[in-house]
Amino acid sequence: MIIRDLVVTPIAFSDPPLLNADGVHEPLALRTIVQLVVDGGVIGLGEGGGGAAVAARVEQVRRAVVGLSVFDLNGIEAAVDAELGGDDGPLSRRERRVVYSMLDVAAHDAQGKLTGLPVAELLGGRVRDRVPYSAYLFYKWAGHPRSADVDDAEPDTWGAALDAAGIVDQARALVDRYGFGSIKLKGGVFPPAEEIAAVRALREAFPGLPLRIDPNGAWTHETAVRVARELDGVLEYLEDPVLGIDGMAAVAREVSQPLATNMCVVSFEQLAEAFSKDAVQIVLSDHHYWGGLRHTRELAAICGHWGVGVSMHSNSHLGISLAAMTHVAAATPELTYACDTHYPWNGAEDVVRSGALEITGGAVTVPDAPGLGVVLDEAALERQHRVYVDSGRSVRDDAGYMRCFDPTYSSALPRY
Ligand SMILES: O=C([O-])[C@@H](O)[C@@H](O)[C@H](O)[C@@H](O)C(=O)[O-]
Ligand SMILES: [Mg+2]
Repeated sequence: MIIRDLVVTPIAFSDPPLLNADGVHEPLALRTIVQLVVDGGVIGLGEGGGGAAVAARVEQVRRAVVGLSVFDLNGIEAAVDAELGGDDGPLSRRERRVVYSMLDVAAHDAQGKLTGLPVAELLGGRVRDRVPYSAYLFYKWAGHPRSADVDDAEPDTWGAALDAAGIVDQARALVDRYGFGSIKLKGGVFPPAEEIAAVRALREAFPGLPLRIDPNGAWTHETAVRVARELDGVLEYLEDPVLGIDGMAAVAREVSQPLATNMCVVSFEQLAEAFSKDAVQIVLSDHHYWGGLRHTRELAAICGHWGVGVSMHSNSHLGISLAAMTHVAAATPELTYACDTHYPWNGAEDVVRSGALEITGGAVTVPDAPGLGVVLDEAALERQHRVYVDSGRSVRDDAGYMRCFDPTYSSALPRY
């Protein structure tokens, strides 16, 4: 059970032109895949955020973790933290946790393979066999433009969604294909009246499904309160209508629906302030930056004790992350909302073999195989690594990509 090596592979995969408050998704999303090689040829898999800096940081901790037991999560975390400079070093706690998170997932996968147990059992045991996910809707262009003219695009399989009708069509496609039982709309893109109209159209088209909207802090206080009041009784929760703990607390005092966040509370150090100000009623957990699976469980337990709800945030990701999210959600009693996932947007370019994870009936069945229950497709990993190298890309830049088409574009918030 001793870690003998750590293999870090930056990759890229196709991503449609999804619009958000920052700009628009570039043609390639970036991820980092880690393989923790343990005695006896066991390999634990992890996946996290992409780009050159993240990959270099994970590479940097390789020597510090080789030689440790894969069961010694405290030791691995301390070694990672020390190697990256700790509190006196150049990286924030969150940046250090992002690195540890990938190793935490890989260590859990290896532990499961060594013991013959699924990761959910290592995390305290599953409280559910199927983890529900929500349909994650985005305004989007028809396809990636071939020139500086946004209408000059070869339509992708999803097509455009630029108004309420387009959003309802997109929801219909996602619900028909995956059976989703709740819906989230990424907002902050168009003037709020248009986004309210889209939510109302969704309510009419899908009367029984819980709805959420997330403008990523694009609204002013006044706009947020007005939108919340107009959508009173329509939303399950309102996600990050404004920026900051104080901003969210001020909105929360004036609206009736619960507020959720993956922006103003992103680390343990912020919980006391956020909870004592009653700024958020739901924390969207994310093992990629809360410090892996064990710490996500701890986050959920703290939220539970404070009477704060728990749901799960997502960013562009592939199957190792979906498996990790599914196992930790299965072992988290406090998580009572369908989790977010970008998974349907990633096309067919996964680095794990298909079959282990499918979204059917709006949920993923928790794999029973040891570890995460996914198998690395080495040829696919190599292929997506090539795509990364050939792209010359090293960082996600939604605003910069938007400026290719609108040089005057500003991603400054709040916008509306
Ligand atoms: O992928 C996107 O465009 C999302 O806006 C993502 O970057 C957010 O982190 C996320 O989905 C959210 O819930 O805020
Ligand atoms: Mg969000």
